[in-house]
Amino acid sequence: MPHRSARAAVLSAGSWGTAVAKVLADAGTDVVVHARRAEIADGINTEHRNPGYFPEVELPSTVTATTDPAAAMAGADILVLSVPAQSLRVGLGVWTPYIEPHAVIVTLMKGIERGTWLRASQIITEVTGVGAERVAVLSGPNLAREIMAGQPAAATVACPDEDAARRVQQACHTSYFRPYTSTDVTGCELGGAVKNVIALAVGIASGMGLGDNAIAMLITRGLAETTRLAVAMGAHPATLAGLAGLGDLVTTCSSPLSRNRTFGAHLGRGLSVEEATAATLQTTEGVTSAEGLLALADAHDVEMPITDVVSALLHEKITLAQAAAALMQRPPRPER
Ligand SMILES: NC(=O)c1ccc[n+]([C@@H]2O[C@H](COP(=O)([O-])OP(=O)(O)OC[C@H]3O[C@@H](n4cnc5c(N)ncnc54)[C@H](O)[C@@H]3O)[C@@H](O)[C@H]2O)c1
Ligand SMILES: O=P(O)(O)OC[C@H](O)CO
Repeated sequence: MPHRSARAAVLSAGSWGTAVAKVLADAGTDVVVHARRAEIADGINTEHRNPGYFPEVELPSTVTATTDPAAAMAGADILVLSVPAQSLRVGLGVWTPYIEPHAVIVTLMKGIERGTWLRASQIITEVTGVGAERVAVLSGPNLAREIMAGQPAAATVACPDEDAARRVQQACHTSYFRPYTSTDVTGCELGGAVKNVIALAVGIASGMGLGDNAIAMLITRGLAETTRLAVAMGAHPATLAGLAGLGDLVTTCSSPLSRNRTFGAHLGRGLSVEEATAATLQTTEGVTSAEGLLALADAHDVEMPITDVVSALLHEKITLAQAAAALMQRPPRPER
């Protein structure tokens, strides 16, 4: 597919969908965004801004928007899906008839579906019938607000078909956004999902007033349990040391822009899960994915002590003091 003619549809116009629409347009790709709310579509078309998420940032004029998903998807070579993981299946029920037969579907989602414990790429192939070789994942240390500001960032585009991964790479490569390719879809998706839970743990520790040593311990042991799960599920260990693993873990655990870290900090300061949820207006995938990741860990006979403790806190089965004790008083063991 010649780069000049690439056309992308982005569903939908939330934080990350909007930022990726800007990246694609800055890379020379024509972009149509699907927004559920007419005022957001109108804002993008008339003011070149998304009034719901980034009213202060001007979008390229090659980004247009519509409230009609079929219109957004017509002629799209690349279909980018960016909704909360729990909304994906319902969304695909509507969107599937409009997927172009040649389109590569790119998931931006970093969550696990409740009940099925499936990753987004698995839900996409299951619901749409599209082959895995046409489903890619874009993941990495990518805080939407920084990318909207044109700050430098890198990411991984993973797809079993390397040629499809390269087409997506080309469609989103800009002076400030550097995508690498990979074939490890499982590793990229699990890296993205587990780092949200570890960021919750780091936020909790920070909210409790614990120090940088504790935070470094959570990040490092968090990477160890992420890697254990991902490798048990078929991922390559190097992926978890890369942008979609360590890279994303570091950015999410470090940044006050992270919703997951911020949600954890609310809990660490003593807010209930209900109060923290009320204080969080946007998608916080770790909260809805922790239980599913634990189910996957059980199914693959893998220990995930940090995820276990975060899940218990989210279900209000243990107190903050019990959570800290549960991690620190585990039996001594070799580091691996
Ligand atoms: N925000 C970031 O910095 C960032 C970066 C990388 C990855 N992600 C991932 O991207 C995904 C989306 O996150 P976000 O930050 O954009 O969330 P968000 O809350 O900002 O936006 C989600 C959007 O999805 C829309 N939506 C929900 N259900 C829908 C449905 N059924 N049909 C159509 N639209 C629907 C909402 O209206 C909203 O516009 C998450 O999995 C997140 O982990 C986010
Ligand atoms: O705001 P968060 O916690 O959903 O994290 C955003 C991105 O995933 C960081 O790469």
